[in-house]
Amino acid sequence: MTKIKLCGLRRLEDVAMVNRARPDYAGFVFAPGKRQVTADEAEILRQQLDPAIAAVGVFVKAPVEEAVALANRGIIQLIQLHGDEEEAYVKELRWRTKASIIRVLRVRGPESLRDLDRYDCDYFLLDTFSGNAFGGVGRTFDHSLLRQVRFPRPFFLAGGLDPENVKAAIEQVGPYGVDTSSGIETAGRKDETKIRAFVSAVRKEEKP
Ligand SMILES: O=C(O)c1ccccc1N[C@@H]1O[C@H](COP(=O)(O)O)[C@@H](O)[C@H]1O
Repeated sequence: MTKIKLCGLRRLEDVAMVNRARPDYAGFVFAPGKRQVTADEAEILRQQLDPAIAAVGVFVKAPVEEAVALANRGIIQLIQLHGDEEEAYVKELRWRTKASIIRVLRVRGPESLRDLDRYDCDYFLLDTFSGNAFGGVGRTFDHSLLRQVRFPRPFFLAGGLDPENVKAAIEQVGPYGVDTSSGIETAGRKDETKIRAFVSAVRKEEKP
């Protein structure tokens, strides 16, 4: 079954909606922007999140200490590196935490998808290249670029996925998981109708 990650939870209401929808992963954004949460806010949200849902921290060039502290306090179980971080950064994370690492590739063209063996990560996540915005902008990229690519690790597909386009994207790309943030929001807030529609679009007609 395709895994589901719902990202950008900020409020206790968001957590309640996500608990009801039962995705596999939920994301807290620690990068500056409209979805950013502090460590203390994330701790409260994690306490209310269903323990069966793994929490992912999303970082853009954050100090290593920040990601390590959140992981070692049990607030997040996975670290999503969304800022083209260097491999030395990952090496330090590996030394200092047991959290799984998601390496984000921001896809501009075929060159973004070369030499994937050089990355030390547990998962890849493919997102649309959006310059200095880094992520969470709700734009898709050309999925046909993935056709000939051999991924050495499981990958999540992200970037502009929503309840209407996710099923076709899964059929075309066959990812390990799908990830969305903007696509389950209305007027900048998580929307339970869209969350439910997204989850049922992914799980509908999938064989276990
Ligand atoms: O959501 C954000 O604000 C964000 C900020 C900085 C880096 C990543 C961010 N979100 C991630 O972006 C992708 C795609 O999101 P969308 O569905 O296109 O809105 C997703 O992995 C989010 O975790």
